[in-house]
Parts: sequence; structure tokens; C-alpha cells
Amino acid sequence: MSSPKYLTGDKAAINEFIDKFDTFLFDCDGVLWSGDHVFDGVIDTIQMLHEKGKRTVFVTNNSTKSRQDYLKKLTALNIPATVEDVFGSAYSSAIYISRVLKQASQPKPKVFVIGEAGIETELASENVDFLGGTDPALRRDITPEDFKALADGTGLDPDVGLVLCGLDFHINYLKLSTAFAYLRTGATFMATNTDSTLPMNHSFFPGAGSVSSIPLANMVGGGKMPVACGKPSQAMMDAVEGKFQLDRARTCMVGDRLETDIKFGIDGRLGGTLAVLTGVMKKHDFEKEDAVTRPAFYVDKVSDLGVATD
Ligand SMILES: O=C(O)[C@H](O)[C@H](O)COP(=O)(O)O
Repeated sequence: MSSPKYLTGDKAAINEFIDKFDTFLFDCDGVLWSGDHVFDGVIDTIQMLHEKGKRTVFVTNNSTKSRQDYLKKLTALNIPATVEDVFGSAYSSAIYISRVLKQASQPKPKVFVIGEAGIETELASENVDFLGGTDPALRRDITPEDFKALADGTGLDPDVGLVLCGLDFHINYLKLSTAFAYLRTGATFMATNTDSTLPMNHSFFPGAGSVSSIPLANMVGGGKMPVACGKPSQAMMDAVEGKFQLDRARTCMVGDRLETDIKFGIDGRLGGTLAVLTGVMKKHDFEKEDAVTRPAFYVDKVSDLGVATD
């Protein structure tokens, strides 16, 4: 693996870098913002890319929000975008379940969800029947009656054939027990994404993988991992390519996490990958001898690209 090229402060190299691509796939958390704090210069940089005729697509593993929700956040933060520019792991999962698995025509068409409204909205947009998710009936302690009903199956919906788990800010023992009970009936095991942490407010919190899919994988055992539809899944890359008619050679992935964003771009054989150091990744992560993945380029922060307009 060749050494990543550091672009910060090198105007000629940055201009050459930008000219290599027509489309930039941007990760969100840790690249554009931390929580509701948009990093300095991000808005100007996105606008600069648009003025140069470049397309920007926001590809996020955060399944708590739908495309519309993300558009509201982008708009509130003054980042120029349309709903068509957003591609999240909730949407990626919903189209995989509806169009690849054709879940509606399966003997057990319903989906049990661990996650937030973003997943529910995207499943509904694909006419996939679901339960769980933000249902307030699940936001409580497990009872002896629950143990009995989950153990003998009377507490399960016989039409559930798939479990989809993502980031759930209301995770609890009852939800995990219910999901595990469905998996024990043979339900298909899927995850929107398996990120270990969520970058938020310039710190890190439990991510989707840590709160739902990895604990369930541990319960199921045998090394069985869920089909994940977020980065670095190439099911997501294929869907992004199809929707945006990408020329992969002229597309660059911009991200803050080696094992999701950069791996997504490399495995997808994109023309390039750009790492930014405002989120999860630190320079050492890809400079160390045993780094499994290395970006082609890196900058300290996204706004370092802004010198291209000077
Ligand atoms: O735990 C998660 O779901 C992820 O940390 C989070 O949502 C990542 O979002 P992204 O960086 O892909 O925008």
C-alpha cells in the first residue's frame, strides 16, 4: 500500500486532487460536523466544489435519520444539498430489504426493528411492514410475563422473518431479548451498520454496532454476523452507483473512519479516498506498520480544500 499524500497547505496538489474527480461522497459525522456543530469552512468548501461543477453526495451510516431528516439538518447548518444528495444506511437497508430480498413476498414479510425513526421512515417509504423501533411499548423493563412469552413464542409476531438493527438511543434488555427470540426462530439477521462509536460533541459515544448488532451476534454465536447495508458494504456502493450513475474512477470518498469510509471507497474501487482528521481517525491509524487500510490522500480538515479558490 502506497503512503497517503498529505494535501493540507499544498495549493497545487489540492487543485490537482479536485480536478481528478467529478463526484465527492462525503461521510457526515466527524467530517462535516460533530453533533450539531458544523466544522469551520465546511459550507464554503461544499459551495466551492459546486462552483467547480463537482457533485457532492452525503453517504452516512447514521440510521437514526431518514433522507428527509438529513436534508433538514444539512439545510439548518446551511450546507447546500437536496434530498436526492443524501444516502443513509437506513435508506440503503430499506431498499436492500424491499428490492433485493423482496421481503414483502416472503412467507414472513415483517421486520422487527431495533433503532430510531429514520429506519421506520425508510422502511415505510419502501412499503416494508415493520414493528418494534420507536414503539413506546418496548421502552420499559422486562417482566416475568415477557420472559415467558418470549420463551414460548406467544409474545412473538408469527409474520416476522427479519431482524434489522441500528443505532438505538433507547436500547434495553426487552428489545434485545425480543430481537434474539426472533433470530432463534430463524429470522434473517441484518444491520444498518456496525460502527463501534458515534462521534458527537467532539467526543465518542456507543455506536450502532456496540449497542445492537454486535451484542446480538454474540448471542447468536458461531461467528454469525448480520448483513450490514452501511459502509463499507458494497451493497451500499452498488446502490449509490446505480442511483447517481457514478463513474467510479472519477469519484472520491471523503471520510473520518478507516474501517468504514476509507474501506468503502477502496473496496468500491473508487478513483480515490480522502481521510480527514476531525473525527475518529488519527494519522497514526494509517501510518502504523500494520495498518490494514490506507487512504490515498489526507487533510487535517475538510476546509483545507478551500484554498483551491484562492
Ligand atoms: O454508530 C453509528 O451509527 C455511527 O457512528 C454513525 O452514525 C456514523 O455516521 P457517519 O459517520 O457514517 O455519518
